[in-house]
Amino acid sequence: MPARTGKQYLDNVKSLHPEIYLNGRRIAHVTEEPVFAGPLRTIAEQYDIQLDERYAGVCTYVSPTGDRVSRSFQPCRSRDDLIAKRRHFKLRADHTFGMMGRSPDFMNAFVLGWHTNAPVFGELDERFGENARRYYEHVRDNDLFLTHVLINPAIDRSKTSSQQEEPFLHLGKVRETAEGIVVRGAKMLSTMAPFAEELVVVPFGGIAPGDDDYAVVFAIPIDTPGLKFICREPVAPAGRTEFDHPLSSRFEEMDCIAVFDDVLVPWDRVVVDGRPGSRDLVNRVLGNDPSVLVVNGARSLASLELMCGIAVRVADATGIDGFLHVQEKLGDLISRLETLRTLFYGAEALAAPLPDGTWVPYLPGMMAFLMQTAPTHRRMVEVIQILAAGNFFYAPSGADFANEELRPFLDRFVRGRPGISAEERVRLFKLAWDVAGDGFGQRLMQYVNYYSGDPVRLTAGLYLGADKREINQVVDRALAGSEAGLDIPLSPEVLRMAPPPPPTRPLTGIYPAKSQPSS
Ligand SMILES: Cc1cc2nc3c(=O)[nH]c(=O)nc-3n(C[C@H](O)[C@H](O)[C@H](O)COP(=O)(O)OP(=O)(O)OC[C@H]3O[C@@H](n4cnc5c(N)ncnc54)[C@H](O)[C@@H]3O)c2cc1C
Repeated sequence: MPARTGKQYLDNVKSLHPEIYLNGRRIAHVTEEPVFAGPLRTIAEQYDIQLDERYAGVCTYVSPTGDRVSRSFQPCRSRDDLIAKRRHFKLRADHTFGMMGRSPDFMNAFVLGWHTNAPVFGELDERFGENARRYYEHVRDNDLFLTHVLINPAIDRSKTSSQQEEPFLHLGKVRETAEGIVVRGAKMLSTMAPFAEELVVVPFGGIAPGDDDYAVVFAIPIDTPGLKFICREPVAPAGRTEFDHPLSSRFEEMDCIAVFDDVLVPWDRVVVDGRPGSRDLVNRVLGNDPSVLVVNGARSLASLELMCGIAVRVADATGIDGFLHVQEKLGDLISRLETLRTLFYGAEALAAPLPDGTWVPYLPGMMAFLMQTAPTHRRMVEVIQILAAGNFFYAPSGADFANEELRPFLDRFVRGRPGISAEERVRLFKLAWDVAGDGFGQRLMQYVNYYSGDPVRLTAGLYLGADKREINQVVDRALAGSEAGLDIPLSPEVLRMAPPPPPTRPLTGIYPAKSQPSS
């Protein structure tokens, strides 16, 4: 099947019956739940974009089956492939202004890695490598929307999975049957679960010695019996209007706890089955494709571009942009944004192939880019708050604007500097509030800080994995003093990517062993 339309996606979601709970009630039909209407419409639009005649050439490519499928599934075999994929990822991120981290591209890029890493998964059992490859093809050829769970519930982080108070608080294998493996326990968070068609399960963060039972990797339909998702409280309750909540009314990704109440995973969906040796394998390979970094980067950049723009427009709307400290703050945001843009796009100029032929952007630069996006996001939120001050709360609702008696007062007293009407000003501050004040914006900031793991341990991992030869040589030369003479290395004409890490072990794919409770 070629790339799907939004309607095809929605029709399939309608035919599924996942066990989703929201505010204590079981959701009978996901597509009829008002809280889910905005995000479902947005995800459907993500599918429509790829077939829109303006974008189809960017968003699709011809797969080995002869169908035009989503570009996100394409293996990168050249720099041109990288650029083509980045344009696709950035387009779909720009559609949501980077407000949705787990839109379809994220997991599409993830499972592309199952195709590349099939030989590694096949080390435990040939069938598992084949399962991984076939699953990637299944998702690509049916253009499915996936969610995933990586992290065990934070019940007691000082203990390993088998040391928890009960054996299956963390998700693990209970037994095997002729049909497959039976798994029990929970995973902490599954973003987008109510809207997804499939669930991918991969342990992340390091499995401790003796915990092979908990090293299970598999993918199952979202409505597999025994699988339950319990939603957090919505940050955008039903009934929010686009006037009052331009972002949260459209882009709320729901997050859920995933409970596995003795779920049977059929053998053809098992990629790692928890047998002895599984721990070593999952600690060595996360299994995602490196293009996940580009998906994350495109999302980050799209949101930072919006936030920087909001800060500039907020300052303009109330005539504070002439003050020196405001200009300094806006100049700082622009310089941060331009630095990140240069890293994101520049990493392509320094791209190189990994040993398996997969082209990747300059990885140390991409990792540095991603590490800097969270502090930049936080600073942008802070500056928007400083510049907007009380203006957030001096913004009547769309219903007030519709009230003919009130309207003349609003037009008079809620307007901005000359040339900025009351409606324009209020809409702008509501946009700013969604991203910098509302629960929606707070959830996004928490996502930005933690979406790929604990930033403390990830940054420590970057230090541990960094190639430090060059900086050590500089220090040695300085220590040698004048004895070094004029032996100064010339900077390269063309910077080549440092020897890339093996494709099966992304730099921050696992936490440093020293930060594990078991060590
Ligand atoms: C909005 C949002 C959406 C998410 N969506 C998903 C999703 O769809 N799928 C998914 O799998 N995950 C998702 N995540 C989960 C995310 O992967 C985790 O939040 C992340 O890995 C961090 O784990 P944690 O929250 O358990 O924090 P922890 O790792 O428990 O860290 C909490 C604090 O304790 C400290 N700490 C904990 N353990 C150690 C240690 N061993 N050594 C030193 N310090 C330690 C940390 O430094 C940190 O300050 C999402 C997270 C957020 C915020």
